[in-house]
Amino acid sequence: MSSRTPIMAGNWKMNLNHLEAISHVQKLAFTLDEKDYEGTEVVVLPPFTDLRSVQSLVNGDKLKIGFGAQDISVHDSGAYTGEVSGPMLAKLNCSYAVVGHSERRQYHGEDEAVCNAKVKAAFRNDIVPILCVGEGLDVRKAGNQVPHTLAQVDGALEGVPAEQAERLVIAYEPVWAIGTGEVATPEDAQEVCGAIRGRLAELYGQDVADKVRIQYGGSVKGDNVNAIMSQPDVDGALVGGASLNTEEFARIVRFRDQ
Ligand SMILES: O=C(CO)COP(=O)(O)O
Repeated sequence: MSSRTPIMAGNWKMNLNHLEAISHVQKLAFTLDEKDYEGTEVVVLPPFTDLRSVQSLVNGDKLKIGFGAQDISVHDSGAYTGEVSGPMLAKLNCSYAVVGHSERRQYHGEDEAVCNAKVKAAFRNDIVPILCVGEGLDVRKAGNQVPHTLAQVDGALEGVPAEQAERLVIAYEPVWAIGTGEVATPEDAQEVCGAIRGRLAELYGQDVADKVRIQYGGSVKGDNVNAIMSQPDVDGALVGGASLNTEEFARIVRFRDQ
């Protein structure tokens, strides 16, 4: 039995303005009971423009919902128009920052070097990166999902020391399962999540590998979450579409009851 606390994180992507964000988090807080937070970490990842509102609500009402950003600059300050830095996110009490989401890789050309610099920027500011990795359909069809994903892990973690790496969250998100309704089978998820943990053990030793939480992401819903979470190396879910529906996200948080 693993001692890792499951982490259910809602990546809202580019949805919900700051007023909608307040209403959404309030509704989530009303929907979840005290016991839902026992043994499960609940996190929301709103757009940058919502973070101050979410922070005020969460901190003001002492909600047990964690929050973080969907991206982070590689720089801490300076002439980088449009970027948002780690110190700015840390000042907003962000616990997490997503790094290397496939949509950033695809639409903004983020490569391993950028992901590596963002992982380091997050840790430098005491923010835990949620490092996203995973293969596209062509790689999956060729059967190369494991080496492809492990190369992404290697690249993003280059030069990251063990004492930081043990706090990491890694999200295995096969690109072909994102927003498509086509969820990976529990065995597909376990194959790659297990391989990621194996690589972490090679890089940092088994103790560190056993502490890192590895999420699955890609069309997670209330109906499929339990089977995926039953896999030994899956420690949570990174949820897109279903996190915009409070009832559905609450079902995912209550994965043990589904
Ligand atoms: O990309 C995802 C989360 O980061 C997954 O999105 P969906 O849950 O909408 O497939």
